[in-house]
Amino acid sequence: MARIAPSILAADFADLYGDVRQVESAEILHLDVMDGHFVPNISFGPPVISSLRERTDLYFDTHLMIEHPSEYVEAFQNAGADRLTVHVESEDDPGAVIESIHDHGMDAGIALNPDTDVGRVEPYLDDVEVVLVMSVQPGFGGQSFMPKTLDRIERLDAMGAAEIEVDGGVNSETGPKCVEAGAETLVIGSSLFGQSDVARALADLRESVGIEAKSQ
Ligand SMILES: O=C(CO)[C@@H](O)[C@H](O)COP(=O)(O)O
Ligand SMILES: [Fe+2]
Repeated sequence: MARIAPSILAADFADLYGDVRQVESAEILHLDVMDGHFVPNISFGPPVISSLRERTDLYFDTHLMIEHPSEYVEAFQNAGADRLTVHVESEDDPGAVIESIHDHGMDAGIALNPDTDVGRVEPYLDDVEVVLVMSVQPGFGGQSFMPKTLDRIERLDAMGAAEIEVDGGVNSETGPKCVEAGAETLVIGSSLFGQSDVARALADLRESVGIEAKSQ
């Protein structure tokens, strides 16, 4: 069953909870953490996540676009993250970070950039709860979906990935194609928080992807 994970990168940071409360029915919230090194952008870190944790029970799906995720596992646990997804291209040993994330009681994911061979995540497939497939270059919202992602999703599905999450340029046109290729979780930023009526946009996106409202 597909689901939508709203990405707050496109939200109004001056009224962050005001935006988040409009997507409470999604049950999962995508949090893009960027350090200005792994990607050429800086977003937010544990303090923002910790503040949101006080306001919502949404599952915090935390996408770490940072060079050294191993140094921050405890900080994100303390902030209230439910899942930490680390990039296979980060500077740290993915296997060791995944183990540390589990030791800290969180779910773990492995992410890969659009130009990274899907074979690089194969050694971790049995150890992670999710594989996050970037469908744009990481670092910024509002980019166009890269069509080659669909083949990559199919390959990861055939390799036995437990859950496939697709991230970047997902909308009412590209979302259904991702689900057909085998994706379960659709990260959606600007097609949701960029809209004037966020709750309406979420309902419309669900409909386009064929998700029953009550299942979200
Ligand atoms: O990780 C990232 C970007 O690096 C994403 O999670 C974006 O936040 C998705 O935004 P849209 O492409 O949906 O605008
Ligand atoms: Fe993301």
